[in-house]
Amino acid sequence: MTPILQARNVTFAHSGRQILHTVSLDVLPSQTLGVIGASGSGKSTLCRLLSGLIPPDEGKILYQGQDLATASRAIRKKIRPAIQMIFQDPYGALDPRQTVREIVGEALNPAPDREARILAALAEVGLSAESAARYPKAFSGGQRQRIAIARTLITRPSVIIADEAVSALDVSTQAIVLNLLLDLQQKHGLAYVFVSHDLAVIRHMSHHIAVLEQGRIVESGLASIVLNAPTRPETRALLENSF
Ligand SMILES: Nc1ncnc2c1ncn2[C@@H]1O[C@H](COP(=O)(O)OP(=O)(O)OP(=O)(O)O)[C@@H](O)[C@H]1O
Repeated sequence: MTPILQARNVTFAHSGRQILHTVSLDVLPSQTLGVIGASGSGKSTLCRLLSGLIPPDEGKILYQGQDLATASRAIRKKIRPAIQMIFQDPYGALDPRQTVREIVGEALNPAPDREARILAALAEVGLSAESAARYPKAFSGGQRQRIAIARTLITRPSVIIADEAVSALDVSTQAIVLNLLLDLQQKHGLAYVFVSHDLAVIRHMSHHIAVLEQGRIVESGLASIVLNAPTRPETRALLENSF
């Protein structure tokens, strides 16, 4: 299967400190790559690089084979909506002064079908049409994460990068949001990069796993193999510490 998103020998430093070292990985269409690693191992930085928010110092991020850094403006304009991110904090991620309609429709230009697309995106995440006129403060944490998901869906993305996307939610709400994400993956053939410190969540979501240790991928492969029969001591330590 041809990867939809790739990192090739990506390095990244911040304030003179090397945060990622020659990281390479493939994200396959319709599949989830779970990324695990200790705190500070570089998971969030990797997410920001993969989504094109920051450029690598060396190496490439490729979307459908196109290098994000050297693609023409026109190609970048096409790629930008295709890679979306969801963050941990469903409270901080939504502007409290905007209605849900404004938040979800933010990326859409004025168009005759704008309202229909907003309502369709809300329906896809299980929110009613009445939700559109309300403000984020009227919603629970799980509902706010649904609004954030609706905002990503509206651009019809191919890849969603979820950085600890359910970590702030209680366990039963987490399950509901994870199952919504699985349904959306099936329906739209979405690829996910899923970062979580919670291995039960990673196990539930991932087809493949990459293990980050101090900015290096030390092990990667099928989730069933990496999580059940890890070959590297770093992976075994992560798995042991999580139970
Ligand atoms: N903008 C920044 N300013 C300062 N340090 C940064 C910045 N971005 C990343 N770092 C540093 O880079 C390292 C990797 O951070 P990153 O947030 O990517 O790791 P992480 O694996 O996501 O950690 P956590 O699980 O704790 O969120 C950390 O040591 C962090 O302090």
